[in-house]
Amino acid sequence: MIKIAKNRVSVWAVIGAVLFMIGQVVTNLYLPNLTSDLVNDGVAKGDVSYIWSVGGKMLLVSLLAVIFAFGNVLLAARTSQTLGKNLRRDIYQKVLNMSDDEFDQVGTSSLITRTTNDVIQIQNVAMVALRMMIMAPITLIGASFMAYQKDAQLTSIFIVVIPIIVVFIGIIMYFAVPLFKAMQTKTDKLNLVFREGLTGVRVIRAFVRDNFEQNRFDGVNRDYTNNARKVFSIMAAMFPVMTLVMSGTNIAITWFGGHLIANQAMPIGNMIAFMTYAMQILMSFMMLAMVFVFIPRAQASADRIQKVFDLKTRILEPKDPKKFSTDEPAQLDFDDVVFRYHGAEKPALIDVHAHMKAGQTLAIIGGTGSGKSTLINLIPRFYDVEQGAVRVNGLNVESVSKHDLQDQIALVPQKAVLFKGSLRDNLLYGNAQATDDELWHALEIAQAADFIRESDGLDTFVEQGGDNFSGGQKQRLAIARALVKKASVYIFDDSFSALDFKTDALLRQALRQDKTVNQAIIVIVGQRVSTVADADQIIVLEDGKMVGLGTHQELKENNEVYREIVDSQIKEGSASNE
Ligand SMILES: Nc1ncnc2c1ncn2[C@@H]1O[C@H](COP(=O)(O)OP(=O)(O)OP(=O)(O)O)[C@@H](O)[C@H]1O
Repeated sequence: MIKIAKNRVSVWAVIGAVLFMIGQVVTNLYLPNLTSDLVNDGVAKGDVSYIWSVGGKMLLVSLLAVIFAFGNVLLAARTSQTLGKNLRRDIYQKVLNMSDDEFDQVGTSSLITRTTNDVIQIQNVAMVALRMMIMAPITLIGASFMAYQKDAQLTSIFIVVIPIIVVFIGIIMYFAVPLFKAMQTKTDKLNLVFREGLTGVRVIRAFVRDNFEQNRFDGVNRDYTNNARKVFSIMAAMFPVMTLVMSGTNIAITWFGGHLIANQAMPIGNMIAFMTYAMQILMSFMMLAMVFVFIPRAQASADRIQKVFDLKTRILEPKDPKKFSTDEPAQLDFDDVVFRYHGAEKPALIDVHAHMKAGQTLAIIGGTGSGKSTLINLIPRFYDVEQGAVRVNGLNVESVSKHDLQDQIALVPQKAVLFKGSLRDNLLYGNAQATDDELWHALEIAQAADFIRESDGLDTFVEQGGDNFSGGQKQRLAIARALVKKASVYIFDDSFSALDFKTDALLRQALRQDKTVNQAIIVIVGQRVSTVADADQIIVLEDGKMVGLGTHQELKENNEVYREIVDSQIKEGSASNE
């Protein structure tokens, strides 16, 4: 937990909170002492002026206690909120830099729980640490000393009371701590099922699995609630038992103190002060119990967050990054690339090679799971090759900074992602400096201008996930966004399969006619032969192996696998025409 807080809170705020708390405890300890003076030397002797002077002092000390408490709460709250803010910032930053591989190790739902619920646990415990954790031990020592000062004989009551409390708190901790720790993983499960239900709501309805999903959610919800109920039932026992112990202690003090007063062995003011100190001692134990229960849960949260920070980024920045030369023409090379997913037995790509120049189009075709997306993911360095090299504009992608590399690449992923906001904001994502004319130009090439013009133009509102557009429209907008960016390599990962044949053809034609794109390299992953047929080079993948490289004509003549794909699509076409 200390590791998590380190460098994320102001040391001065922590020191300030501690000092204020010490001030608060000292004033709290001094007040009962003044009360006993007031009773012994003022009330008992009828000395009104003494009562006024001690009363005034008490008022002043109380005022000081309030100021110290206020200062402490203010700084503790600031510190815990700043800690939470910085943790959320750092987790988000880490997540943005994660490779897909690392992302899968934690999972989206768990990452959300860690950024929200786990951070809140740490925030809470930081607050508790800067208040109760400081207050309890100082009060315990101070109040014990002061009580002993007031009457040494009466302190023997604690020989009976304290072991009772310690045993009781021990029992509570034994049962509550594991349950408290389990709360976080149960929250994770709850979020996971809830999130899956939300994202898959259409599939659930289509398969009429509402009841099944409801039961699944009820299961995890019940599990979470039962755990929480148990924890809070155990904790609920703490307050009545502590109240009972406090009342018992008060009765014992009054009983034994009464005898001492009757025997004139102790002034009455001392007994009143002693009672207050006894309560402070017992309250300190209660605070310590709370601290000991809270800390393990927060520690579990801290470990979960630290695990995210400790995930090793396998995609490392080069020590001495090279720079792309601005006047170099675009170039893309796959030099005998071999790639394997982390922990996978066999490589996902074997000996892939291709060399593309400015203005050329490279297409990648193959069955599902043949490695097409994997290959293009190597260009922006989402993963690193095991053997061989990927070069952009003549430089190995591992020798330039990730930022510079990704700046050269415009990618349209297989699943189009749009952000909530205006269409203009979405398009400017590719290039914040682009003018409206440039945005419209990109929309024209992407064959999206017509339906956007019919809507609210660049101000068209995009709902979360682009849900107010059809699959094909979403794809075209994602293509337009990529085109707004001036890049050396434009990658379209199966982006044309959601388009009808005519739009697909028009789009690819418009792409080649654009003077910026014409200077770049286009990489198209496609399922349809018609999409890839015009490409300068086509890579044919089968089970991760490159089984063909050439133009459509060459492959049709010499490549078995490609011919099979062509034939199957001709049959499919004629079957659908029948
Ligand atoms: N993150 C991953 N971790 C481990 N294996 C993966 C991962 N992503 C893909 N694979 C595996 O790598 C192989 C190639 O997957 P890839 O997504 O590149 O295929 P694809 O040709 O693009 O398929 P599709 O046309 O269906 O999108 C598959 O066997 C897949 O199971």
